[in-house]
Amino acid sequence: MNATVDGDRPQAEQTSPEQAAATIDDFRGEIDHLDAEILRLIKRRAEISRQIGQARMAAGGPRIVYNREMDVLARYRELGPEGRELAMILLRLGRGRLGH
Ligand SMILES: C=C(O[C@@H]1C=C(C(=O)O)C=C[C@H]1O)C(=O)O
Repeated sequence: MNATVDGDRPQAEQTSPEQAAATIDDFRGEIDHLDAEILRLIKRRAEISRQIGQARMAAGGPRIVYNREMDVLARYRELGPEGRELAMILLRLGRGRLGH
C-alpha cells in the first residue's frame, strides 16, 4: 500500500519544533551573513563600473560598451529570467544617475 498518513512516518524524519527553530535560526544567520557580503560586493562592483566609465569618458570614449554588457547578461543566464533582471540591475547600478 502506498498511501501514507502522519502516523506512518519513521521517527528519524520527525523534527521537534525546538529543533526546527534552531535549524531556521542557523540558516537565517547564514542568510544575514550572505546578504551583507552580497551588498558589499554589489557596492564594490558599482564603484568599479563607474570608475571604468569615467576613465573611458575622460579619454573621449563612450560610457557604455554594449558587447561587454551582453557578456555580463550571458554570465547570469544560468539563473533564468531573474538572472537577466539581476544583471540589468547590476549594470544600472554601475551607471549611477544620468550625468553623474
Ligand atoms: C565596466 C565597464 O563599463 C560599462 C559597465 C559595464 C558593467 O557594469 O559591467 C559593462 C560595460 C560598460 O557598459 C566595462 O567596459 O567593462
